[in-house]
Amino acid sequence: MDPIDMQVTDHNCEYLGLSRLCLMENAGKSLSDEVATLSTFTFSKPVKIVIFTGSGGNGGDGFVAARHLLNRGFSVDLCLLKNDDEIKFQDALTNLKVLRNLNPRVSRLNINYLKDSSEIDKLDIAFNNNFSESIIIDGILGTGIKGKIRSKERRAIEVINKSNALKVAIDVPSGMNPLTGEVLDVCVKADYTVGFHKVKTGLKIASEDIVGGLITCDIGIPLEAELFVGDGDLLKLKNRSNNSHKGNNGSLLIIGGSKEYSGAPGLAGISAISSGVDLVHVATPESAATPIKSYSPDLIVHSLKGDYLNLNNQEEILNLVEDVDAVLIGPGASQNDETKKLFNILVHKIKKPIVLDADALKLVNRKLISKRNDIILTPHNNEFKQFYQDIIHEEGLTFDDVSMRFDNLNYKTVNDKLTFFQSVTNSIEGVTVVKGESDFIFQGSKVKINTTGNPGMTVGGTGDCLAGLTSGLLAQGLNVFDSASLATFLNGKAGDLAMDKYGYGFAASNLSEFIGKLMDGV
Ligand SMILES: NC(=O)C1=CN([C@@H]2O[C@H](COP(=O)(O)OP(=O)(O)OC[C@H]3O[C@@H](n4cnc5c(N)ncnc54)[C@H](O)[C@@H]3O)[C@@H](O)[C@H]2O)[C@@H](O)CC1
Ligand SMILES: [K+]
Repeated sequence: MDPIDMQVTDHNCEYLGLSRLCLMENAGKSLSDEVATLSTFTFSKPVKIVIFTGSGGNGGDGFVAARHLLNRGFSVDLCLLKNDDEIKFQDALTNLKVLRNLNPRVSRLNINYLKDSSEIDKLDIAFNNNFSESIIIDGILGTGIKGKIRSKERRAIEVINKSNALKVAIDVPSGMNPLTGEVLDVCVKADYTVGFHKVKTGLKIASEDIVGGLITCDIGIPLEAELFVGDGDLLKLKNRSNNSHKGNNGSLLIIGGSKEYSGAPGLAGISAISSGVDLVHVATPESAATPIKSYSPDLIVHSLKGDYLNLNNQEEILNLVEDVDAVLIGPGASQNDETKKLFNILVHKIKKPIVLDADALKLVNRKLISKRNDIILTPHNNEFKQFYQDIIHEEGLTFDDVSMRFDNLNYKTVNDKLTFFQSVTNSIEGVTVVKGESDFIFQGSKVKINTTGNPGMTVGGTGDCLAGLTSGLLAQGLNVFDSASLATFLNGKAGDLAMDKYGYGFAASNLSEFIGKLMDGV
């Protein structure tokens, strides 16, 4: 599992009500169980445990393990590289404070704060004298490691490596990149690494010299925490750089609108802007251009000849595509033969990530896009059935099998439904978002479920907002699967906030006012 996915899951547990303090407790407890077992197998008598801790969650696991190991009768020396003020991970600090509060102390715990490298040097001497029958636990750095190892941590890692104690790393050996397994500078050479939930990607690649024996412990994270989209998914969005310029945070082209419909591309455009994209262009027939311009001064509207999008607009649209990062095709386009021809040519010629929504789903030929992994479709149930009708028949499925009504279903039927949907959506390499009471996001073997939203969202235009958000995130560089997943979450959550503020009377145009704040969520 990638460390970022682990962090997302971690946050999403919190969103489901499972606190990180609880996960840390489970991690520290499992670690202490493993260390006790290793101690029994490796040594003939009880040994001293030395735990090095840093400023993050990795150290927090060490504090919890210390408490459990004391209860098992071990003598524990804590070696803190950071004092209380420097520990930014609140749950880690909470667990350290529990240990500090054991005063006067009857258990065999020593808490040593290592102020500077000279204090670590003293440990070096102690380790050289008599540490062959000890266990050192490395809780200095885990999945939160960034950049070059700082000097104090570096020195501690060197001292740990020099000692002849049995070394157990928490989650990842400190110094190793948990994603790539690379070691840029120094790294703890562990005899064992005790990881949590799922093996981090880097540990599978790194050399055994560093990782040692790999033990993975379950810490009670439910399957759904990985499956459900939550505000943790916001962590995947790159932080905006302080010195970024206009356009650095993405630009989007929306191709849609028609004589009858000008609201849809406008709503999609405003939603895209609320997701943080810098520039939104709208290419639309002249009959829709003026209403869209007057709807919002934030959209750059390009007026194209005709009442409906048509083949004569092709060149102008392809020129606009050159300057953007992603394209949304479909909102408000209406259905006619000319627009159909144009859309099928565009999906063939545009080599940038595309979102297909609304009328585009009825006009674009599935076979033309089936090999593209940079495309997102956002159908509701009926559009889904229409778009995939040949596949549904080929698979011997019925429309009922792919009906999105999940109410009163038990886990088996939910799993069967997901299998049905997967077998259909697997016919394309891109992402399919099936909108409904819960939204389902499919790409190959990957599935995500979004549970935000409410019945008020059946009001016209919320689908346009979702398409706008999805393409806005895509334009900011998020991959297709993550853009689609996060957009469903944000759109539904904005609907829930709109419901709180306006009751069932809210309109699709109310959603965008909530998105900006939601994006600050983690
Ligand atoms: N679901 C999970 O993944 C869980 C994670 N837990 C633990 O939490 C860890 C992640 O916690 P954090 O995100 O706080 O990350 P870390 O524990 O890796 O700590 C990050 C901190 O280390 C410091 N740091 C980063 N790079 C450094 C460098 N190059 N040199 C010196 N100091 C550096 C920074 O000040 C940062 O605050 C996991 O590895 C795991 O041990 C567990 O508590 C339970 C659940
Ligand atoms: K570690």
